[in-house]
Amino acid sequence: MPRLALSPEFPAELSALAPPVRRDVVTSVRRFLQNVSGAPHPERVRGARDDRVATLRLADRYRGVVVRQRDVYWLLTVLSDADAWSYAQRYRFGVNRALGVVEVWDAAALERVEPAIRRAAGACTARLFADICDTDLASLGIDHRFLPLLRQIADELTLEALEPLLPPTQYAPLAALARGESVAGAWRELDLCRAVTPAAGDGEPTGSGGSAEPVEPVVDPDDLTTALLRSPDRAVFVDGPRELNHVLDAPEWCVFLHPPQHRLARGGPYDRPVLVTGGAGTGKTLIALHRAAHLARGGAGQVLLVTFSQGLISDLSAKLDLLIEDEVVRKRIEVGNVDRLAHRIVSDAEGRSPVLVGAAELTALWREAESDHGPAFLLREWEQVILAQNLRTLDEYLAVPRPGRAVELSAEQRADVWRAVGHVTGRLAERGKRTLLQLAAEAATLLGRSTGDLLEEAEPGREPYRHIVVDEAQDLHPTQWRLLRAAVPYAPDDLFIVGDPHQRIFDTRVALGSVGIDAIQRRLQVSYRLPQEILSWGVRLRGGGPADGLVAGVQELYGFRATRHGPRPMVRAYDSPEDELNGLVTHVSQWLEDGVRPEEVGVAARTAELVRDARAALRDSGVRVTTLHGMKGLEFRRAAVIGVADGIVPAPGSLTPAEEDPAARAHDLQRERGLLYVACTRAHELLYVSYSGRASPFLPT
Ligand SMILES: Nc1ncnc2c1ncn2[C@@H]1O[C@H](COP(=O)(O)OP(=O)(O)OP(=O)(O)O)[C@@H](O)[C@H]1O
Repeated sequence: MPRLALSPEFPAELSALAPPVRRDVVTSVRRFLQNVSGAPHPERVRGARDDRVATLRLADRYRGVVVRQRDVYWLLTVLSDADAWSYAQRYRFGVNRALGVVEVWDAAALERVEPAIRRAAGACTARLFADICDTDLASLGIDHRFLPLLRQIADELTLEALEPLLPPTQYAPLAALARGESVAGAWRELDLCRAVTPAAGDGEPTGSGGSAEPVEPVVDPDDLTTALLRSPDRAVFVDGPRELNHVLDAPEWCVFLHPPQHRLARGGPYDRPVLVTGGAGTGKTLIALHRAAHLARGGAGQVLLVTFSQGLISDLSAKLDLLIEDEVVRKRIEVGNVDRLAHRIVSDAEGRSPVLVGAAELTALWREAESDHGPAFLLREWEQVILAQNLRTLDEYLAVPRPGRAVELSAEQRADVWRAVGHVTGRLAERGKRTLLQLAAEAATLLGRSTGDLLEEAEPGREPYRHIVVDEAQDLHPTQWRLLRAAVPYAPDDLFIVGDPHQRIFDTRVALGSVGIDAIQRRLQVSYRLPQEILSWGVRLRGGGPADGLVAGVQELYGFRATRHGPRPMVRAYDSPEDELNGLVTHVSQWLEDGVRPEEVGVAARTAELVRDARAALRDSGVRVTTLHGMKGLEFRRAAVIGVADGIVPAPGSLTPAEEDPAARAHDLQRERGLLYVACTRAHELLYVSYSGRASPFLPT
């Protein structure tokens, strides 16, 4: 029986074929896999640069291209006869000597550019890699067949021009050396291309975040099967028709993970909590989903996948349904948010649903307290200082620092605040009402009574969870973190957290260490969603320096990059709000005429009023119109952000007056910037931004 591995291009090319051809191709692949009569035979390709390359006739005038070694077939693509033959002649395939992963070389293109590189080299004496000896290059896995050409490269620009023709495992260490990094630095770059080796088993130390160092693979360059198993971004083995259908039908992200994603999602067990940070579109949510699935497959107990909003709960649940075929495994994962968890714990303990206080009633209570400070100040002080640090007594409150609060408070003033808080919490208790944060604090206290270190039970109950995976972690309040910490026993693989401090849209700046979560940190640098043009523009928009929160200290956006190019964001100025709405309608209608599906379009604005107007203007179009907050965690092919005008973004009502607290105002401004940045980083193809009147001060000039 042949063993079949598929590359990610194969399902992508297949879906572009006409339905009858597609059907024939799938039937042929199924026959091939099962080795039954009518199965296609490998046919050698004249002029192929790699003699292991063959084609399979999969439909009338369509062929698959395979790399064959003994009974293993790596099915790369499906193309019309002529295209398949030229594809088969163009590439050669190898195994990286350092990492043992497969490499695809655009051999024909390299041969074409070689004379030009040699000519350029003849005109100067400089050589980019003159100081690096062959042994060092070999230790970095540089292919010996590439060495003669490599030695001719005179400058960094020439190397950059070669990037599309080289395997990433060759380019990454060379680019690092060219930037002046040491061999060790180049090795670190190369190491990012390493995934977890399935043959090693998930429990084996992999260097992916657990306590152990990477285990150097023993590389046999002639062993294609092991190399394919080590390359989850390039190949997946299918054992039967069911698996074949899953790979062909599921979205690419379900099946093919990039090496850094694979290492994080499948690595471990991690003896400490793991925190993965990364910019917009680096795949954090995908990693969280794959990690939850991996833990559920492990079967140690129930997994809670935490996200932010109700909408994202449905979104992630639907994605898990796509990712996990086995119902038993799927049922081990619950998707929820912290508010829901707190609500359930308190309801279960009290035997009835807790009643929440509304914003207006709460403001009235703060007024009633007759403090020297206004309701907004008191609420922030209560949430960001008192609840955040879990302060129980006035003495504790008098003694603590108040991070993020610039206005100094004297002991008397603190006593006044404490009295006001006492008044409000007392009244709430009388009325049997609570805020969401109070609910979370109570739930944490309730759980704290019943959980300790790892439960020894053979069948752990639903609560506490055995694993908690947290997405959109940047917006959780310390009280909510305490609840999550209390909801999972201290054990390997207890907490796996992903987030982006630059996308924070609420007032929570918490370093995990301060809430008892001593996490191993990993950082993702490559956005797979954004083209470089939207990414660079977004980074300039986000500006304002680094972000704090989640990690100790601050994180820069430095090093955040994209893998592809696309159009620059379109920024349009209009004379009036009416013109702006008309402009929106014109653009969105054009996109739909271009063939973009309505669900692939997202439109956002800062105010509810603008959202209402845009919805009315775009009624019946089927596109999604939401607030900037509502864009969190979503992804569209094309996105429009309207009303990015002075006086709307930042929203004046959401800014603390400078005279009340300048530091709070600075934080508010940064939060508003973050909000716009989130909305402007949702599109993977095209971003349209508009305003009427004066542009928002946040827009890059
Ligand atoms: N392995 C992959 N295969 C296919 N597509 C991928 C892969 N990884 C990332 N992507 C693309 O990048 C997009 C972004 O992934 P994801 O939503 O997980 O990023 P994120 O870091 O959570 O983003 P954000 O923080 O902006 O919400 C995916 O929807 C997908 O289009």
